[in-house]
Amino acid sequence: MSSDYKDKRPFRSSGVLDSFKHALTGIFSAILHERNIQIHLVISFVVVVLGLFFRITPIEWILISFAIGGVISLELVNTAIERVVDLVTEEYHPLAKQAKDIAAGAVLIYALLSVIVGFIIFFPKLINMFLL
Ligand SMILES: Nc1ncnc2c1ncn2[C@@H]1O[C@H](COP(=O)(O)OP(=O)(O)OP(=O)(O)O)[C@@H](O)[C@H]1O
Repeated sequence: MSSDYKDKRPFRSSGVLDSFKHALTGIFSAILHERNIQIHLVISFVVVVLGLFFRITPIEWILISFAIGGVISLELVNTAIERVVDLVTEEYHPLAKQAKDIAAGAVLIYALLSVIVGFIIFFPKLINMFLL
């Protein structure tokens, strides 16, 4: 697509700062309206508190950061796909169902990976604390 397309759009961002503002607006709007993102944020808060409590290593913080950031980012993309599908049709459509289910599947896979990472990091520490 040529840059002419971008120049003709009525709602284009006027600069980097403007794009940043739009991204923040999107994040806050999703946090306000999406229950799943609110749940992810609460779980993330608990994980960060656990990380501070157990004084996890820098490598463990990096893994946890990718787990938390990845799930929330994917949930934002999933929400965006849901919005676009709802914009295109309010009727039942097998492609609408596929689009939403596949996007939800992407979140599920990353969330399961994050649970495994959290388990590997925290399970031995919790066992040590309670059993030793
Ligand atoms: N237009 C549609 N046509 C066919 N199936 C749909 C349509 N809209 C939604 N669905 C089906 O209903 C499910 C729930 O849709 P919904 O839009 O409520 O998203 P959701 O999965 O509840 O997302 P979230 O819980 O993240 O808000 C979808 O995963 C999909 O299987």
